[in-house]
Amino acid sequence: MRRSAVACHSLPPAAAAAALGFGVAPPRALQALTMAAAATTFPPPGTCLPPCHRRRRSSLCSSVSSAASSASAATTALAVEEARRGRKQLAMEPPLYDYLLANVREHPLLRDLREETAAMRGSQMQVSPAQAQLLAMLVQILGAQRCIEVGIFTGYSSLAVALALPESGRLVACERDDRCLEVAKRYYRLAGVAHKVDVKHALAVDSLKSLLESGEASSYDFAFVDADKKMYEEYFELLLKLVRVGGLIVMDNVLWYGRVADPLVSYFSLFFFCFDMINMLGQILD
Ligand SMILES: C[S@@+](CC[C@H](N)C(=O)[O-])C[C@H]1O[C@@H](n2cnc3c(N)ncnc32)[C@H](O)[C@@H]1O
Repeated sequence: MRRSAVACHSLPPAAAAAALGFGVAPPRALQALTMAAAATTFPPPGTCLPPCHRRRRSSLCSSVSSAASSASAATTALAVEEARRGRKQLAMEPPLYDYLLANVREHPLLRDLREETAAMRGSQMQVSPAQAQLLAMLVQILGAQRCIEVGIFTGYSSLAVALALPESGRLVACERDDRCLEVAKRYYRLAGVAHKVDVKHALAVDSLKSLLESGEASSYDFAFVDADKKMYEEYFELLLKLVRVGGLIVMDNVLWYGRVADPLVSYFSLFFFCFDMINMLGQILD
């Protein structure tokens, strides 16, 4: 592939963690370990049992030893599986999120914007401070001059990118909602970066196509997509044309709560697609 696609997200902390591949340790692990401990607390060999219980003891002992061995096999299998996966799961519990928040480098205006947005409908859509810092860092590492963002909302991620850009840098920011844009533009002005941000108030697909029509193919260094998921493939194709070779396209929410790996989701998508098509045909024929 000529350019990289990086998975990032704008979900609430716990969901965001899941989207990044983190998650809560499966309760099965705990169960298996508890089972093993319970099995080893059966009467130890050599315990003197009343005669009427001797027969039972031998059968108890054999069931104890088989329970213990299957539990220990389960524990071993679990350990092997954990080693294979490399313990990549980590729950984003409130203390961990607070720790990140306390240690992330967040511009005071980004903090103000986050706090103002928290009271608004859809505030969970905003990227987290740590994610915004990652985006800013990618822009700086890349030495990006020209960037695109699809899906501004109130401007948190775009403000982080605009602040990371040099004075001569430019960010084309696409958003369809004018109420969100009022907030975003106010913060661009407050932060003194309004001159770097070219807001496109329209459907993002039209804005991207018009950039191509104005001859801007292969002239962007970096793009961040965080908008309507159904359009992701189209955004990606258009951005492949707009972003130069060696540039970076970051797509948010690509793991979508793990549903990307759920085979049932594909079947249901196919079912709903057929359903929509039949409905559409029905409307045309009416
Ligand atoms: C997840 S939010 C973006 C969050 C933003 N990156 C942030 O960190 O605050 C998605 C935004 O995309 C916008 N959006 C959705 N579909 C769009 C489209 N087709 N064209 C333009 N904007 C769109 C929505 O109005 C919404 O504000």
